[in-house]
Amino acid sequence: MAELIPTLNTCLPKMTSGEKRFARRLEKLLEDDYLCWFDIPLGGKRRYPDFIVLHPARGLLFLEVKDWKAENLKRLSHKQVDLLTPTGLKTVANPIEQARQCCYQVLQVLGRDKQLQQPAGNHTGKLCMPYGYGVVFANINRKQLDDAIPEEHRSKLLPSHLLICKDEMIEAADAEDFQARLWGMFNYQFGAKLTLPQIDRIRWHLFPEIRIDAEQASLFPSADGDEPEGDAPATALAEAIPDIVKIMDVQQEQLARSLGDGHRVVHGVAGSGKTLILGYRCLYLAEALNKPILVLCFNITLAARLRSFISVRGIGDKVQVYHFHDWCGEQLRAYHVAVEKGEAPVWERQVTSVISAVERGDIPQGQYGALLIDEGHDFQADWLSLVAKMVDPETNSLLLLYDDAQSIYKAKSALKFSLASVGIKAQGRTTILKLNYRNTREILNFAYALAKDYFGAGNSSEDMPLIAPQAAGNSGPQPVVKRFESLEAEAAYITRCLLAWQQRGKSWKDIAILYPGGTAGKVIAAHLKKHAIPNAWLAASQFKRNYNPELDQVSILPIPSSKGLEFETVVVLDASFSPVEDAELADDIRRMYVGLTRAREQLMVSYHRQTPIGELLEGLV
Ligand SMILES: Nc1ncnc2c1ncn2[C@@H]1O[C@H](COP(=O)(O)OP(=O)(O)OP(=O)(O)O)[C@@H](O)[C@H]1O
Repeated sequence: MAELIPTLNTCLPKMTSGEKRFARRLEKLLEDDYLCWFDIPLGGKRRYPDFIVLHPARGLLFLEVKDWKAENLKRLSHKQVDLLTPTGLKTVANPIEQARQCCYQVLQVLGRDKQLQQPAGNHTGKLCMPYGYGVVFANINRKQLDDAIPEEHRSKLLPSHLLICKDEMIEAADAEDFQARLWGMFNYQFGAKLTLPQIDRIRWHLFPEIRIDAEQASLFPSADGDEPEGDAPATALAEAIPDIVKIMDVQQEQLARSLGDGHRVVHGVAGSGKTLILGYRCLYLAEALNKPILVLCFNITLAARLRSFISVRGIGDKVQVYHFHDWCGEQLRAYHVAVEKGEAPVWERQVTSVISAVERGDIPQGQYGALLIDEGHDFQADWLSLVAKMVDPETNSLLLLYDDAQSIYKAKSALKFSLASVGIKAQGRTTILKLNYRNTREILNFAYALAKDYFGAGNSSEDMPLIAPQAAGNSGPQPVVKRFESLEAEAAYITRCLLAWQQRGKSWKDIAILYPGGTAGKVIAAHLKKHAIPNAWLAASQFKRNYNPELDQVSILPIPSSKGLEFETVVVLDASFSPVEDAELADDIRRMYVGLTRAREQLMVSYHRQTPIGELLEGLV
């Protein structure tokens, strides 16, 4: 079964009946290795081919689908068709010409990419894969078409090999015949099978909005409308082409494009692109909704990182990003509600005050067009119940992202309740992402080897089985574990390493020093200061709030504050320390897993205390 992006269910509401039928045939009559896209603007331009079909061996095909009736076709030219519609006679583009223009526009772009050119032979430098275009007449049988248009016109204006007619796409159509029709639309067949990196490159060129790292192009075309035929390609497509491209994988793309309205839950392992999908979704929603969009997470530093992501993309006026407790404070301020008195810490009382104020109607429900929750695993049941009420029932757009393996605050949360009990409809709406892209294989294997036996420790719930991550990243150096006599000795060694790494060209901002808790942050900050190494010690809330990943300084963070962040190099200091008295080993391990999985390429762990977690770390190298 071919993969249709977005999913058929997402597309159905905006499809014509002919498009629906054709989409079902594509899904059913093509094999798993076909990718089909429906109605996606190409390269940020307002050119929507109805369908694009890509097959590694067959190539790339652009299709227009028309629900026209034979008797309504009145006059035909190369460029135009006069069509009788319920509102009178209309002149529209000849669909063959529409599909052809789409196809050639894309070919211009793909053809400039050296890695998509033929490396040798008579056609060196030409595009390495076949391509074609055609039209689907979902309501006209072949004979009706033949009868309606004289042969001499048809062969020039609607060549029969470029068409699929109603009777050739019936439910009982034979897969081989159907495919033969599709591939009959190609003028040539040549070239070797496309490799996976080549397929990624094709997607990278076609859909700039799902690129990673490089400036993601807007999800939407400019307001200027179509560019005339033959114009230079959109800027997004004309830029320099990198040797290695990074793009969402097909599952991520499918998910991002299919989120639609209603509640959705994404259960993804560490580094599987949850935050990436959240970012894509924000861009989409900012364009589609008038009401404000709320992004919530638990961690103050992650909120700062997300805020910087949102503001760089120019959607800060539509998307509000808060960590949960900050948002509660804002609500109380905005609606002039006093914090309840009591013994509990103020941040807890702020939460209960908001809950009561919403119940009383002093703070309105349904304030936001959409709600996106990152780090859902750290939210308690009553927090989720509260924020779920904040979504406008008309859009009902709620996205919850979580990874139970990273639940550090297990005692209170770890989603041990069912999502239904807090008003989140997860059943049949949950997607699981298993591939970890962030860490090298070595780092992921190291972190997983430490944590795998402890993940399950009483921590999964009915909605959320724990998931083993699969490595999708590159290979890199083995993590290093070092034991020292004291915290001072650890800090002195790490400082020497930092200076040496910087000498070799590493930027300060690529490095983070993480620690489980206690005094390690203070000690290392003093060492860095002594050696004039720029750093930001992000332990206190006011510093976390202002965290700016772009500043060239080493980040020093307690592990819990590093959730959701990532760095090229991570050093975990005082790793065998357990900050919570009488903590279960599973809790320490889970915290350590979060810290280790923040490292993209290089990981060093240092410790001096003889504790169970120290022994486990020692045993890993
Ligand atoms: N398909 C992909 N190809 C290459 N890199 C990817 C892909 N998907 C995600 N990444 C990269 O992997 C890293 C992790 O992504 P992200 O921060 O979105 O993951 P996450 O699921 O939110 O992680 P965590 O829960 O651990 O914070 C980022 O650097 C992101 O750019």
